[in-house]
Amino acid sequence: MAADGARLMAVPRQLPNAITIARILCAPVFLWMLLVDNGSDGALRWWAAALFVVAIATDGIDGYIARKYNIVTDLGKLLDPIADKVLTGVAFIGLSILGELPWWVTIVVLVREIGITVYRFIVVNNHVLAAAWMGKLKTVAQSVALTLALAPFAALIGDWANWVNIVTMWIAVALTIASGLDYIVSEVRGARTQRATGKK
Ligand SMILES: O=P(O)(O)OC[C@H](O)CO
Repeated sequence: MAADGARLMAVPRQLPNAITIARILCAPVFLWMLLVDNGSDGALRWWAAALFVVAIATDGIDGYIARKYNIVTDLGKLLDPIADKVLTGVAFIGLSILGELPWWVTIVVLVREIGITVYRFIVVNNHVLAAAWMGKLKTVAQSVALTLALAPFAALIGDWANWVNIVTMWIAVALTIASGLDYIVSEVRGARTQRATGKK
């Protein structure tokens, strides 16, 4: 008991949210590095890729601390999933600004991510639209594809790195669309079942 109390006192209540906000603030910094580098393979491009990897890889640390020390807040529940989408969304936008990724890819991804997030908030008082396994896989696929696209590996290991980038990006985009459709289908089915059973 005393040990628990000491642990609770040792962790500031706002630490998880501070970590989440720090992750979100990495987004404009790595976008700036990316754009200043302007598509060259310079050191800033590697720093931009490294910052993206650190920010995206620390997903879960904030939530883990909040749960472990029982300091989960509504703000944290709101901010945590948004942090991932800000990081990946900014990376997609940066690559399109540089002309390294077609704008239609970025627009399709943003429409899916913003659409599902907004829908999740709209229905929150009715039911929780939990992250599905395909959505989680999509986030991993996007993170891998963006890391490979941001880090100029082709300068180190040759052109075949570009082919790996293209294949991983296609997989990420396909999973982004498929997981979005998966949510829509499950919501439509759920609504039909509710109507059929008369449940609210
Ligand atoms: O399917 P989404 O957009 O809710 O994303 C899933 C989460 O990123 C999983 O952590």
